[in-house]
Amino acid sequence: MRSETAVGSISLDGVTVEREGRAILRGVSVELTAARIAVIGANGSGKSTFARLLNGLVLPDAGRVTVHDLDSRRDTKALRRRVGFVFTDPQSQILMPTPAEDLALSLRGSPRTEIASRVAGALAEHGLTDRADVPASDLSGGQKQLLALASVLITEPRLIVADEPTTLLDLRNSRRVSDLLLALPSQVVIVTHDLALAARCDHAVLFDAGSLLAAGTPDDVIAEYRGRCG
Ligand SMILES: Nc1ncnc2c1ncn2[C@@H]1O[C@H](COP(=O)(O)OP(=O)(O)OP(=O)(O)O)[C@@H](O)[C@H]1O
Repeated sequence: MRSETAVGSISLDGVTVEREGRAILRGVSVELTAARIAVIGANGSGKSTFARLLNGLVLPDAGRVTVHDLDSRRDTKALRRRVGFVFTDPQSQILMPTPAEDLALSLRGSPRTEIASRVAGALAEHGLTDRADVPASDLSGGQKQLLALASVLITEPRLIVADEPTTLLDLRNSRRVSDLLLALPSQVVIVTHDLALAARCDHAVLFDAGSLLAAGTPDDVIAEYRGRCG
């Protein structure tokens, strides 16, 4: 059973993001207060750009992004600490030679015994115990994705933004990661092409060519998306 989630408000007000002279997100306004939010839409529609706005990795060229009362432009550092971001490409997130060291790095500053027990717990939770001390470069793509996710979850951020967290995973691990994300006590935003995963969220948003096309219950938003895809 899922424990109570401490949700906060995620608000975009007239947000435009431009790259190379064109708007890749255009006038997006939305307020999200659900615990588990799915972000869906076609390739290149702006989902990752939206996700990156939520931790200040991308700043708006116009408009305003406010996450849990933090303004992304004014409070960028605090926002990066508040929001755990899981990248599609796990390689960019693995910083240490082995999984155990990588997880320990996320907890730097904590007492040594606490680090050891939390790292062991995280390795077990993600099925990586027997990979703890192998070179991270020897992990499979899916194992790297699990490690990248574990290294974010271990810090227990209040908001987790996961950009296609199941793309590299087999059926079993995909199910495991989906179950895990949906059961977290943190608020989660999940960018995904997996409509079964989106359907299990509390709320969904649909992007199309840089615009926010729909927001509402996952069933309604998925129906809108399917309708548009013919
Ligand atoms: N730094 C950048 N410079 C130029 N164009 C960019 C940049 N970042 C994103 N884009 C373009 O913006 C559009 C939206 O990209 P984005 O990655 O947000 O889409 P997406 O919906 O996440 O796509 P996918 O499902 O394929 O991952 C794409 O056309 C992409 O090429």
